[in-house]
Amino acid sequence: MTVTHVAAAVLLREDGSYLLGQRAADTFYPGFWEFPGGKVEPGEAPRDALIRELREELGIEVVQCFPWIVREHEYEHAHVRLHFFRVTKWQGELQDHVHAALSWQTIGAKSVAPMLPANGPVLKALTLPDFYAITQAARIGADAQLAALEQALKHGLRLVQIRERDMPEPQRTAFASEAVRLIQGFGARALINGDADMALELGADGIHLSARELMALTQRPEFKLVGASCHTRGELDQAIALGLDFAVVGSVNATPTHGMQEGIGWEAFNIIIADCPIPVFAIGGLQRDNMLAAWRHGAHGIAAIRSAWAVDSF
Ligand SMILES: Nc1nc2c([nH]c(=O)n2[C@H]2C[C@H](O)[C@@H](COP(=O)(O)OP(=O)(O)OP(=O)(O)O)O2)c(=O)[nH]1
Repeated sequence: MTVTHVAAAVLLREDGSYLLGQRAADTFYPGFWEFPGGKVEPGEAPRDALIRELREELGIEVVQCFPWIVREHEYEHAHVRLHFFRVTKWQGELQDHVHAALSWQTIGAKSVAPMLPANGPVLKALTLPDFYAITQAARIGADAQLAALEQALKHGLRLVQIRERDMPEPQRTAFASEAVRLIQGFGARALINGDADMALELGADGIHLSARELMALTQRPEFKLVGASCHTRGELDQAIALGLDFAVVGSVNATPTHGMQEGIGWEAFNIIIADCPIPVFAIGGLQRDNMLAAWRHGAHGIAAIRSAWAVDSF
């Protein structure tokens, strides 16, 4: 079956809500909900198709949009390749021309159903925040890290990796236990680096795998949320094949955390993650100020160790 390319828009409002449209009666899957968009025409770039479809379907002009994830799905009627974009600015009032209804939805609390079958993983990807902080208690001390963690959570941090490979036991478990309690107390999610047993014991939300651990696995670990660090497309393909929720790719810039290695730069980052079906965080000498660059190069967001805990970065 030939592949039908589709451009689909996640229109995001400042309050974090996103738009869904209900498919009209005369289409495949009538009554199902989808992201606005439509087929890419021959010779057309997906971004141009997105801009055209939003003009035709919703009467709006896209002002700012970023490439996000690309997912494939085989329906009875078509094999589709969906190019998702996050649309963060547009002009004009919504005037729907094709859907049975439109609805603004809260991320993680969808109130309409059913969704088109291809879109389940897309909704899960949307629940990931754009900033992923990684702890460094072994370097700055457990108390200082817990204090910085609390500050960051107060300022809206939603996803944290507890990565304390160099901390001796029993301090490591004691720190991780305290950190998970704090993180979850703020309604944020905590992932434990590498140690599945510890993640289970502490009731963490999931685990984060090193590239080496990732490459040794044959199936997805049984946690709600599983991410992995990748440096090559081969590693990223393994994360995709195992059905992981997200990957972290870098180092984009040189970073002292990994022995001052050279950064690969945004262009190489963009090539590694091309057409990736799972969200990717960029890492390596990055801070929140780099978010626009990250989005322009296809990243879901930024992961950071040092800059995550700097008070002036909130
Ligand atoms: N717009 C959109 N399409 C999606 C999503 N998820 C998903 O699987 N699709 C599929 C459904 C369709 O097979 C295809 C979109 O094509 P479309 O909406 O332009 O066209 P269609 O199949 O309704 O039919 P038509 O244009 O030939 O009348 O992509 C989504 O979130 N948004």
